[in-house]
Amino acid sequence: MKSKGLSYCGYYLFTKRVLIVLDLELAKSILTKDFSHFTDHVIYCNEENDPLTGHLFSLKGQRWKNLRMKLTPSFASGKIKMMFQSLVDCSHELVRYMDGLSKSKEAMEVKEVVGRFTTDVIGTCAFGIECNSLKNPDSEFRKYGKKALAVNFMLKSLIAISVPQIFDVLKIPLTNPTVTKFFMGVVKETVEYREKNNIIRNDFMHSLIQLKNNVKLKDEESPGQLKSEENGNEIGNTLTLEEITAQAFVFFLAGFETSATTLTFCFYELVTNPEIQEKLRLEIRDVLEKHDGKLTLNAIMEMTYMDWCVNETLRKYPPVPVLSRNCTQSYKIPNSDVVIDKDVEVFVPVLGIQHDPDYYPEPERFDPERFSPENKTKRHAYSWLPFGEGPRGCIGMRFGLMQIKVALAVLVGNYKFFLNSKTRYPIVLDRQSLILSPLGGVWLNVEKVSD
Ligand code: HEM
Repeated sequence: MKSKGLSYCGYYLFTKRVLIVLDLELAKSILTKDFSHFTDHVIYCNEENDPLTGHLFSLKGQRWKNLRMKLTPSFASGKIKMMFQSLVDCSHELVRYMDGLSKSKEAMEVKEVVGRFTTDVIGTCAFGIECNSLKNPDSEFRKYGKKALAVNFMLKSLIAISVPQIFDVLKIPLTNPTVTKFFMGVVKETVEYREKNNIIRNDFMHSLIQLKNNVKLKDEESPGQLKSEENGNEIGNTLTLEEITAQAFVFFLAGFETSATTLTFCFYELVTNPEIQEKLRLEIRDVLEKHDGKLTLNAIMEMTYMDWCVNETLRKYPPVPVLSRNCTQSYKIPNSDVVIDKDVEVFVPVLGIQHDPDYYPEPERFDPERFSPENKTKRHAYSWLPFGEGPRGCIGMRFGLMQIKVALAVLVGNYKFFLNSKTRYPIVLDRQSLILSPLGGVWLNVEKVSD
């Protein structure tokens, strides 16, 4: 459609009208400039039937605005810095696990392994709980995390978006009730334990407990910060136990799977482009040497080639391939007579944009240099949207990038990775997965790098 010179096109999804945005300036208007017309995600939310759906990703209108304002300071750079050590602690277990594999010469499915690492990281930071899923692959968190994202949840979500009345009238919860029970129980126990023993930790759970107790979190510049005119009128009521469970739940789901898939695709590209893997390893080792071998946040920030590799992975394989917005106030498309009516669903096709040869020549080629400062400035800023954009963009971007980079630093810095024949080559995407995922996983062999 874009090659025909169109800026947008539309179709019917059953009875719903959907507009697909093809032009990047229009995407910018919808996501950022004229955000007040498109404030909601297209996703099911009914807190009465299913308390875990009352989270930041799915809340709408003023309730979302109030909550986003309250949660934004928890994701500011200062707060994320304080969680860095927890990530490094989880990475020690990853190294121990990898040492075992390199000795036994067994192949590993990389998403399973890095998924256990990201589960441990988010479990610690969002719930304050050591999940130990690297040591124990059948840990409760891993079990319920997988259950929460199982295929029937994906199918139910699609039906709930298309015909929410079925779920509302029949009072069908979207979340598996055993998952709800598990997460409710964990948060209740953690909150009670921390409050009784006066425990303060630098993690998301602590921020959530402060919000439950009506402590306003200190402001700091953060991703997707709402501008004053977009702010809710007031900070609003305190959060209930159910509301904080829903937030911890979405941090967990949004945090472990997206970061694990990004790492998986990154490893796939590194093993199929060994020269890029070697260049990245040299950078990691060089920077760490300058930092006395210590993995610090500053050291990670100095790894620019790593940043380009991660950006290029997110370009080729955005975990969330389409951004959605519901038109909440009718909107006239600039320089046209077309009006987008209220309740029309608007989709921004991130995967399509990021594979458009007009922005990325030879889009199937993995080329981290596309993200060098010179090359980046040549492109429209909205040609790279893996974290979305505007006030509704990903609140966890800094945290997600940090855990991806810590894993890359400890793994690529210390081990060499090779493609195992069990991996489908070229990669095939799993059609049953809501987020972009490789069918059959990515299998690798590991060898320790000698010092
Ligand atoms: C590679 C890692 C990640 C990717 C690619 C990613 C991607 C996204 C995308 C595309 C959106 C929708 C943005 C939009 O509609 O404009 C989003 C929203 C969100 N993400 Fe992430 N995310 C990642 C990591 C995380 C992490 C680590 C957390 C939490 C700890 C998180 C929490 C959220 C939340 C709560 C929202 C909803 C924001 C709102 O509606 O106000 N994400 N993410």
